[in-house]
Amino acid sequence: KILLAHGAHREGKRTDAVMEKWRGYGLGQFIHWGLYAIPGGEWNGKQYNGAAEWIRSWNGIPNATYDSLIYKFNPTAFDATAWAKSAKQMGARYVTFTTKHHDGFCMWPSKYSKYTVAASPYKKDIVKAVVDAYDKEGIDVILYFSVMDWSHPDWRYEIKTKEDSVAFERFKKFTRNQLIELLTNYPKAKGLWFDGTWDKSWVKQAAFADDLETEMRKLRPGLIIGSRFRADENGKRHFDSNGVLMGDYEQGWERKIPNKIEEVHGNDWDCVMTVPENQWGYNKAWNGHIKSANELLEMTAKCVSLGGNFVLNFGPQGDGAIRQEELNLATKIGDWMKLNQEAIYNCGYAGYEKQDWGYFTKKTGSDQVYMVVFNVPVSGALRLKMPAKTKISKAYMLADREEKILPEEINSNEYFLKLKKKDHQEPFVIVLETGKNAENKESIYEKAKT
Ligand SMILES: Cc1ccc([C@@H]2N[C@@H](C)[C@@H](O)[C@H]2O)cc1
Repeated sequence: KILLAHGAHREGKRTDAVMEKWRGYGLGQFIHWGLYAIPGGEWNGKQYNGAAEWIRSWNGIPNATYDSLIYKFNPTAFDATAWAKSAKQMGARYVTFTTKHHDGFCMWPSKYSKYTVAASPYKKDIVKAVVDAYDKEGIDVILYFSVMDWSHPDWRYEIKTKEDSVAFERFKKFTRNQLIELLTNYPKAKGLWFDGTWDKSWVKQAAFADDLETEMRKLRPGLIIGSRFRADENGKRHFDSNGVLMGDYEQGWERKIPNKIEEVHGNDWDCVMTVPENQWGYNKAWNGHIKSANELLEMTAKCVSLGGNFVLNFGPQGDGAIRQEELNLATKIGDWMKLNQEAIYNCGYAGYEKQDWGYFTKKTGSDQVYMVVFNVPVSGALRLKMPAKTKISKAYMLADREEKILPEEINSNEYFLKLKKKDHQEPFVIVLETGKNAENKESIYEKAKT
């Protein structure tokens, strides 16, 4: 092990109650909302073909023109309670909200910047409205914060000159001030979700960022910070020079999901996902593949089956209303979650091998195992491979506990589960009550001699 002053300060999962709760969330909501929602991915009739929340970086709109959008920001349809209720019915148990994206516009009246909601026609504190509304619905709030701030005169991508260094020292103070301000103004926030931390300028600040993380954790005990916040003194990010995860959970699963348990290295993690291929802020034209509710439910089950959470992104419009397509997805997901949330909440990796019909999840702290089924074979019977010495004492449909399923043992530790209904249009859950084989009865199936 290399001796590190600014590497990971803890190895292995956090065991405190706040993190235990985070681990069991299962499903979350991301919200990207800011000035970029006003152009919605186009300007002067031309489409920006990047991610809509990056439009300020496009040469199709001058920076000053973009920044003057502050005078147009007056979201009359913004209703944080409506957002929170929609998230509640969807079954989200936490929300990550953009306080400041790369453009630098602050959705709270920061004392350290003029470029905030306070200077817009809207005037009011949007972060406070969101924190209070979601908290009232019992949904925990995580605050997204971009270190990279394109509008700040002291932001640098890298430190090349003495002037850069003097400017960036001011930028570091500004960043610390805003973070302490956020933690002080919104004490109900459970965590910070950092972004915009990959540039050389910030990667070089191992000591500063380490001290800042320590200061924030002291100010807000239990605070949850992911692996994207800071680099170690060798510039290593997410995992320090000894390969140990930085922060409390792995924050690299952005628009991608692990396929096997080995990829998560025994850490906590969540996956943040867009509905289109790559749009976080509101984009008028939703081009390309738009994920369906069933696809998003499969991603949710896949994440939970590998011990993580799935966080689905919404990009409200410039007027503050959530677009109908996203509301429809929230409703469909919520309808399914109402029936099947037991297989998602406070569940994790079951330790069984992946099977064709879908995903195993296991209730944390119990032997209860769930089969979240997406693929029913043409035979109508699910082939189930269990680990040796694990017997199935009961199997039934979660949505209709009276519908018992009799496993037919077809080989050692292999069963057919015959389904009453074959044409399922939606994923469904089978509950398996398992136990260790009391007797180690030899299976009636003889292995072939080859
Ligand atoms: C290359 C790249 C940089 C930043 C991002 C930001 N991270 C996501 C969570 C969004 O905020 C996106 O703008 C995406 C891709």
